[in-house]
Amino acid sequence: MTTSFHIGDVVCAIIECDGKFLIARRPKGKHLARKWEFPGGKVEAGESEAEALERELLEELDVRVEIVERLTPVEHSYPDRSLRLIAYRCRIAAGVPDAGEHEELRWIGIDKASEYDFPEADLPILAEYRMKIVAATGDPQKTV
Ligand SMILES: Nc1nc2c([nH]c(=O)n2[C@@H]2O[C@H](COP(=O)(O)OP(=O)(O)OP(=O)(O)O)[C@@H](O)[C@H]2O)c(=O)[nH]1
Repeated sequence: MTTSFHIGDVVCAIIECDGKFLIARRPKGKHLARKWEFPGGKVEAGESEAEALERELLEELDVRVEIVERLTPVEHSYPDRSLRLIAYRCRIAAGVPDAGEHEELRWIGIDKASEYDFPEADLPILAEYRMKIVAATGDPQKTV
């Protein structure tokens, strides 16, 4: 039997630009290798969510962002670990995203999200995000 441990809070960013948002492909060898995700990572002890997001986005993409909105946290258990995933809608304040450790970066519209293999924990986040976009624009193909 595998034991599942709680890794704690993970923050991630839905970075919006020109009607699209940024997704990143996890590299081989990591948990959920080759899945598409939102850039981010674990909140370290003593850090706020916003501080963790700022640190992770600088480390991973070399960008600074401004936060637009916090989405509903998602508790999820994978076979080997559980976590709480907290997504923030953001805009770039400085820099151009650099793939760094990620295999690839891609800007997509919400209407294309179903074509990408996301981790299970991201699915409720994508659903909430899509509802917000539709409520704001009346159009599932646009971001605001
Ligand atoms: N960054 C990120 N992690 C996610 C997402 N969805 C999801 O289940 N996770 C999981 O959250 C956990 C933490 O992510 P991470 O591996 O990027 O965090 P990290 O950089 O702090 O960890 P590391 O130092 O072990 O590499 C991983 O188990 C990852 O699979 C997502 O959209 N973005």
